[in-house]
Parts: sequence; C-alpha cells; structure tokens
Amino acid sequence: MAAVVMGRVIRAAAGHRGAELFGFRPTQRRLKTAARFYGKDAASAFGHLLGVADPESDRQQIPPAVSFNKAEQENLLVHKPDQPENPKVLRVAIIGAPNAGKSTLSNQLLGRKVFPVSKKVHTTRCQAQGVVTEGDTQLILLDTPGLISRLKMKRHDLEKSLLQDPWDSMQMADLVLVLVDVSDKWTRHSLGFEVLKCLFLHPKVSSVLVLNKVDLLKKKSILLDLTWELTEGIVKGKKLNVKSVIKTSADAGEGNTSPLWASSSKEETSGTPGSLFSDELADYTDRLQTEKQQLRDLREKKGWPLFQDVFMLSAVNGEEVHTLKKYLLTLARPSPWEFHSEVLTTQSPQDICDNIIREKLLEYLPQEVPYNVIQDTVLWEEGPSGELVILQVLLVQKESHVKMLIGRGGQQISMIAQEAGKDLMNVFLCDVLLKLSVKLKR
Ligand SMILES: Nc1nc2c(ncn2[C@@H]2O[C@H](COP(=O)(O)OP(=O)(O)OP(=O)(O)O)[C@@H](O)[C@H]2O)c(=O)[nH]1
Repeated sequence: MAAVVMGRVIRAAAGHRGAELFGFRPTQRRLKTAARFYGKDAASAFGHLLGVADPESDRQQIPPAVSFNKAEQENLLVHKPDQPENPKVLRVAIIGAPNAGKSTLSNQLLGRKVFPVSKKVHTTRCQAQGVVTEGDTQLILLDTPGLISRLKMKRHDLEKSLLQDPWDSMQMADLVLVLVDVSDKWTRHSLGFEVLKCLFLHPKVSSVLVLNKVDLLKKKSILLDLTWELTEGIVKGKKLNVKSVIKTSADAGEGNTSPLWASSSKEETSGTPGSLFSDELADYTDRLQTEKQQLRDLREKKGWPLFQDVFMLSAVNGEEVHTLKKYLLTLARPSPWEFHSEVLTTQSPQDICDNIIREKLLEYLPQEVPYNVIQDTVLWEEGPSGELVILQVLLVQKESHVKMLIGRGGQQISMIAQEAGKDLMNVFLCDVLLKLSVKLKR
C-alpha cells in the first residue's frame, strides 16, 4: 500500500533565502513585504541583512536562512569567515537528560528552528552545531543527544552516536550548559550519574546549571530547593545565600546580563570559562582517589558543586533565554571566527529536512512506531518558480504501521506533510512543496 501526500505550498513572503549570496536584490518592495510578514522591526533587520541602509533602526538581528542547495550550504561552510577586527568565540555544549529541552533552547538561542524537538525522547540522534553571530562574537552551540548509559543504549538497541556525541561535544566546548527539566518530579532532584560523570571527566570546561521548563511549575519556590540540591549549595566556589537568590531572581530585568544568581560573596569573578575553580576542583579530585572510588562516589551524588552560575528559564516560550544569550556573549574569548556570519547550522539541508519530518513522526505516531520508520528522499530540486520540491518515501515494516501513518482518509500523513513543510519554509525561507509517500518495506 502506498500513499502520496502533498504539503501545501506555503508562501514565504519575506523574499526567500536572505542575502545577496543567492542573487537577490535588496529592494524596498521586499522590505515592505517583510514588514507585512514579520512586523516593522524585523523588516528593518531584514534590510540590514540584505545590505540595505536601515532607515529606522537595526535593533533586532534576524538570523540567516539556511540554503536548501546542498552545494551552496557546503560552500558557505568552507567560506572564509567574514570576521571583524577583534573576533570572539565561545563554544557551548548543551547536555542533559533526554527531553530536558536542549534542542528547544538551542533553537531559541539561534532565533530559528533548525533542530528537531518533540515530546518523545531521543529526538536528537547525533551532535549538530548551531551558530549565533552577534556583533563581533560567535557562539557555537553544540546540541547533543540526551545523555544515556551504555546499558540503556544496548537494551533499547539505540545508535552509538547517542552515547558518543555528548562526550565529543564536551571535548570541543569552552563551557557546558547542563539542562534540567524542573517539571519532572522524578528526575529533577538529581543531575544523574551520566551528567555528573561527563562534568567530572571534563574539568577544564566551565559549567552552568540551567533549570528549564519553569513555566510548568505552580510553586516557583521549589526552584530554590532544587538549586541547593543540584549545586550542593555551592556556586562560583561560594556558599549559597538563599535570600540574595530570591532578590536577584525577582529583580532580573531584560537588560540585565548577570545570571539569576547571586553568591553570598561580593567578590567578582573573572568571567573566563575554564580558569575558575581550579583549586576547588583539585581539592575535589583529591578527595575521590582511585577511578573506581571516583565512580562510586559520583553514583551517590546528586549535585555538582562547581557550577559557575545558575539560570532559571523556559526555553519553549523564550522566557529569560535572552538573558542567558547575553551572558554567553559576554563570556566569549578573543579567537578567530570559525564560520561565515551567514552560517546558522552545520547540518546539511537534507539532514534538516529528515530531522523535521522525523520530529513530526515522533509527535503524531504512537510508542515505538516512529522509531522504525526509514526515510528515503527520492527527489530534491528547485521548482520553476524557485520553490523547493521534495519527495520523501517513508518505509515501514508492518502493514498496520502503514495504516497508522496514513490515517483515516490520509489525514495523518497530510498533517505531517503540512507541518513539516511549514517548518522547512521557516528554515529555508522559500516556498516548499513537500510530498510524502508511505510504503511497506518488503
Ligand atoms: N513547557 C515547556 N516545555 C518545554 C520547554 N522546553 C522544552 N519543552 C518541551 O519538551 C519536549 C522536549 O524538548 P526537546 O528540545 O526536544 O528536548 P531534548 O532535550 O532536545 O530531547 P532529546 O533530543 O530527546 O535529548 C518538547 O515537547 C518541548 O516542546 C519549556 O521550557 N517549557
């Protein structure tokens, strides 16, 4: 049985794939269209992106689109970075348990959804990089799969990348954001052994605790207890002063680049990742002597006393993400940029497409069904009006799964195609015609 469903062609009123790189001329007409589509501020920023003199302001920076042309995207990745005179870089790994919100946070920091997000665990299958370029600074975000144990990987027959990639990200990072889902009553009281092990074995990487999903908490006061538990009552090498935490959290405004955190000491820190706490870390490592002993001790631990700062935010609605972003930008160190400012992600256009379709499969199909779908892109081309035309075949192993995927009257697959098409339009900023076909794998 097979079904072919077409995603609706969606109008990308903002004038397609951004910059002059793609041969677009920055016209006032395009800016007006952008104003209709995105709002006035964004239209100004779009003008800025296109190289048009910004008539009113350049307050807001619109992230670049990703080219749907594989060669163009690859070319851009090897393009000499257009860096300013004093470039700065911070490489940020984002780790945490599956479903903590790592990809949601990455997307918010990037300002465009390039990583897949879903309620089901293991949405992210391998490490991917996102690039935020602001002023003279480049933040390189290393989005990773949720940390799992070797045992779990074997038991659930999961790919090796799920185990290896978070570790690889840590090797590359200057700073790690440890995300905890505070709405999960069962897991929120401990960072988990895998996270602790990762932190312990990468002592040079500064760490910041991020308490995510605060929007789901009825009683916000629990955040203080959780902070205490997950930091062992120590942040920036100082004992926590709960009173000042409450005050600082409540007072933190938009323009405030300091974290929602205050230690009991008035002492200033240098803000240089990797250079802090070396003494405390040495003490700490001394206490855990043999490797066996170290691991045994870590298994009994819940928190990490070497966090540099703590943030409390809601990645899904962007609450306080701006504060975190500003904080990260201030920590960047002088270093040549690694990417051209037009690069938003290192993923190939096809990978982005596969991930987005997979995200919808995870959202709409029950239990293990989406994990067994094989995706095969059989057509990827530019249509006569510049639209992106994609045909992807979804191969499944059971007749019952074919039916589930297609849904009554084709409703299910049609919705998946429409939603994925809409997301792809927002990544590539062009019209997208997505066709999905479901087939039984013989
Ligand atoms: N309410 C709420 N939901 C959130 C927040 N952040 C993420 N989510 C939701 O949590 C689910 C998991 O988010 P992801 O970003 O896919 O989580 P992840 O950590 O990347 O997951 P894995 O790829 O499985 O490791 C999604 O349904 C998100 O919409 C938040 O701040 N508040």
